[in-house]
Amino acid sequence: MNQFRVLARNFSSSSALQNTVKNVTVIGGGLMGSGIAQVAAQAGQNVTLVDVSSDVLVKAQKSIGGNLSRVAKKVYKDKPQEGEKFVSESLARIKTATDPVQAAASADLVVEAIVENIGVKHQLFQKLDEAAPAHTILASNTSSLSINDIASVVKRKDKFGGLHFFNPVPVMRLLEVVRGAETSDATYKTMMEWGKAVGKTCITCKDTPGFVVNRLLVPYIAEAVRLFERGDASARDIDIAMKLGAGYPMGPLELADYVGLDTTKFILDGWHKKYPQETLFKPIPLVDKLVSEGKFGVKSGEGFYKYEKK
Ligand SMILES: CCCCCCCCCCCCCC(=O)CC(=O)SCCNC(=O)CCNC(=O)[C@H](O)C(C)(C)COP(=O)(O)OP(=O)(O)OC[C@H]1O[C@@H](n2cnc3c(N)ncnc32)[C@H](O)[C@@H]1OP(=O)(O)O
Ligand SMILES: NC(=O)C1=CN([C@@H]2O[C@H](COP(=O)(O)OP(=O)(O)OC[C@H]3O[C@@H](n4cnc5c(N)ncnc54)[C@H](O)[C@@H]3O)[C@@H](O)[C@H]2O)C=CC1
Repeated sequence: MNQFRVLARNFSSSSALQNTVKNVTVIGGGLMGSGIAQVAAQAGQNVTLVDVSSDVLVKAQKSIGGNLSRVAKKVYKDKPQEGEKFVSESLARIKTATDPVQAAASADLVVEAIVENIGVKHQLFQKLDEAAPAHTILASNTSSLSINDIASVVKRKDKFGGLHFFNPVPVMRLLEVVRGAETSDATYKTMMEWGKAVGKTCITCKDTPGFVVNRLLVPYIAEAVRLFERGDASARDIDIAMKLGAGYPMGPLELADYVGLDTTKFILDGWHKKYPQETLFKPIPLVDKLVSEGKFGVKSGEGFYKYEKK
């Protein structure tokens, strides 16, 4: 299916959304933020991508350019000139910045995709709440933190919610839209419409740990790592087993490397702190060791497996 033409049509035909969300600021230019910026720009929106590191922003622009070209090759395979136009116009819609306060001042929607740490997210949202216009919706792409906990530091709790994307964002079709206790009906409706406009199938979940996907995925990956740690099977055999025996596109250890072991450790540690009696969330010494050695998975060149550095 020509997914990206469908995206453009969705956006232009949703006049209600066009009135509310034209300018999107994405904070965090790593794995997720770069993907979120890409899908918003593909859908015709003006995007400002923010990161504390200008090196990360340079890398993000490069990776977005490469991923847009992959899309163009498929969608415009018989029309290379249209493909080039699609890539250059989408890229031109993405500005980059290092100051979140300035970037929030012109945003209709801010999507936060920075490190999975409640203290760091609180610091950021406090600033954003002060800097953004009154109508701006603030949203977090958190994997595992509570939307109500994150929203506790902002005044506009009615205009706060969860927009949880999946990695790789341009390919994975799901968006979990999460309402906090005080998210208004209007904010929820705009988040659902925006998700659809950027080409995602939206599902709704209450503000419960891990929402739907990660409540199921985290115990699965954690158990796979424990299986490997006990020496019950090799990493390769565990991954082959789940691909060929359960039909998953990636095995659990490959997926942990793909998500990032630093992020998976943040998730597990956060849940262990919150639910200390839950054995499923107990720390995994092997993961702690890999992370302490800077082995974060694909992004650092080594995790459970070794990768060529990009
Ligand atoms: C370790 C400690 C344990 C503690 C427990 C904690 C565990 C925590 C786990 C949860 C973490 C939280 C993460 C989260 O919040 C939610 C998630 O995102 S979970 C991850 C969800 N994602 C997946 O499950 C991915 C599964 N994998 C796949 O679907 C495929 O393998 C993948 C699409 C990634 C790659 O496919 P593959 O066939 O192997 O490779 P190709 O390179 O051929 O790509 C296929 C196809 O897709 C296109 N493509 C790939 N990437 C991009 C991109 N970035 N942009 C655009 N297009 C892309 C590519 O061009 C191919 O297209 P074709 O048309 O087929 O040519
Ligand atoms: N990795 C994954 O598969 C998924 C991650 N998530 C969530 O998305 C968020 C981001 O995860 P990733 O993109 O994987 O992380 P990442 O580590 O790839 O990127 C995070 C980026 O945020 C930047 N950053 C940190 N503090 C900042 C600040 N105060 N202001 C601006 N930029 C800042 C960092 O420089 C880094 O580039 C996390 O909350 C994570 O739980 C959600 C779905 C999937």
